[in-house]
Amino acid sequence: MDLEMNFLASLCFSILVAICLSFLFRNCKSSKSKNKKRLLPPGKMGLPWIGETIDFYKAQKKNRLYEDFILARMEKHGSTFKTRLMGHPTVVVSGAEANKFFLSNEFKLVVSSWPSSSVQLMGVNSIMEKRGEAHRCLRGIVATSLSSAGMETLVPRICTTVTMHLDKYWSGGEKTVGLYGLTKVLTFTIVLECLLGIEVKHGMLEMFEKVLEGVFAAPVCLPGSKFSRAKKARKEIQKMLVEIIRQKRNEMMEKQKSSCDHDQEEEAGILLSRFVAAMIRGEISEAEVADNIVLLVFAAHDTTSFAIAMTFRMLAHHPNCYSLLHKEHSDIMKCKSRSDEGLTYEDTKMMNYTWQVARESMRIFPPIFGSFRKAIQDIEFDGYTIPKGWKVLWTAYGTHYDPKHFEDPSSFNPGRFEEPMQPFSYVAFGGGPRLCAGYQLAKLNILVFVHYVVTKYNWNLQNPDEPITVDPLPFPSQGMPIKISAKLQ
Ligand code: HEM
Repeated sequence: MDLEMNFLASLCFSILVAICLSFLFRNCKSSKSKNKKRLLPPGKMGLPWIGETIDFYKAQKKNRLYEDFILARMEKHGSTFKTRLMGHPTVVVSGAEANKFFLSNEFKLVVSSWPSSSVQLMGVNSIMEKRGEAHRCLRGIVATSLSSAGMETLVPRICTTVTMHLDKYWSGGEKTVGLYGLTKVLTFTIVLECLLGIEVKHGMLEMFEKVLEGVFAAPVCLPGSKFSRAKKARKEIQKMLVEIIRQKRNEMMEKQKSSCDHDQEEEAGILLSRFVAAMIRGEISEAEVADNIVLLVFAAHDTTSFAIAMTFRMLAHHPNCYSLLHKEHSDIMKCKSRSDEGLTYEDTKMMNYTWQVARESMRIFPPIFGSFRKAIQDIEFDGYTIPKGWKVLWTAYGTHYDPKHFEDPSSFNPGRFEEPMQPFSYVAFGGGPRLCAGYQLAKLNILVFVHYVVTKYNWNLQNPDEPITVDPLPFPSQGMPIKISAKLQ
């Protein structure tokens, strides 16, 4: 009996101890996980509201944002650190894993986050503000115009635009022109006329440029401010675009009525027709068409022009690469029966080395530094918590200058693109659901322009080491003067 009692007592005691231990263990685990959950990335938040914004802008102005702001903090805190920029708590992340995590989790964990001035000027209906189904629908329309079938029809149009541009601005014996400014004129014409099918009229570029100047300005509408000038120009553009869109809709409806085939196909590659066709079908609104035309001009303008300028800068610095690139274009010309015969889509596929040169130039000088996302829920990353509502800044430099991904990263080596590279290490065009929708057009624009310049002109950059200014997109500070003279054919 005593034995039985002792046994029962020790059983009860063991159960009690087990319950207490498991309770303690659970509590300890949950408080540990609570602590773990609350572990914010290291870094300084700086002054109230301003945070470290002044240091950020100072470094950006000197085109040393990566070296002076990001790298300096990465050395202290590691590749994930917190700061406060323009009033927002922000986590800066670097590396291919970070790019992959944040870019491919768009809509699930983060959403792209643009400054209020950009949203107001591009319009709330632009693709950059869209999520889910609305985003997929707009991307689908843009992507069809930039599909292989669209490309086949785009190449001859781009060739005609480039040759007309060169005849207009580059002819007339030996002279010096501003390469960067002229490529902006060209890119604008290619987007409006070749991609969208809208004729460029006098004063249009200036109107669009006024808007673009305000995209990153402080959103204050004081008279004479960059932002108020941009808003005024945006209103004029809106009026002009609405007229163009309605005229296109009327034309298409007329055609539809007179045609037995009610499913008339839009002209291949002409994006305006595709936008308007989707509008007629009730899939998108007039406001969406107008906002996305403005967005496409913005997305293409400074980026493509800067990429072209940096390609020429690198070619000027590396004569051996220039010889290889020149041979690629001479070989294409040798297969033509006439010297003025245009390029085909197939020809552009032969420009592998040229595209390597352009990509390597964009690796060293990314036209887009990186961009902001906003956490739509608490995010666990790299052992830290990024609270819901915080911003995340991913950067192209974080991998483009990392020897882990690009051996001897400061050297110019286009041949490195022959080897496959780790996904999300080369991110000049971003990645994930918001990967650049104009990648193919930018590529064609660059290849065709380089082709005509190197086959038709002798050229010399006047200052191959011209400083790059950033405001907030990078550009050559003197507009890249280039001395040109037509080659004897
Ligand atoms: C060298 C030239 C270009 C570069 C380096 C470039 C780079 C980029 C990058 C990095 C993004 C992603 C931004 C983010 O994730 O926040 C992007 C998005 C985008 N780009 Fe480009 N871009 C170029 C040219 C163009 C052109 C020519 C067009 C069209 C005419 C275009 C249209 C777009 C659009 C519509 C998006 C937004 C996509 C979306 O939100 O789904 N881009 N671009």
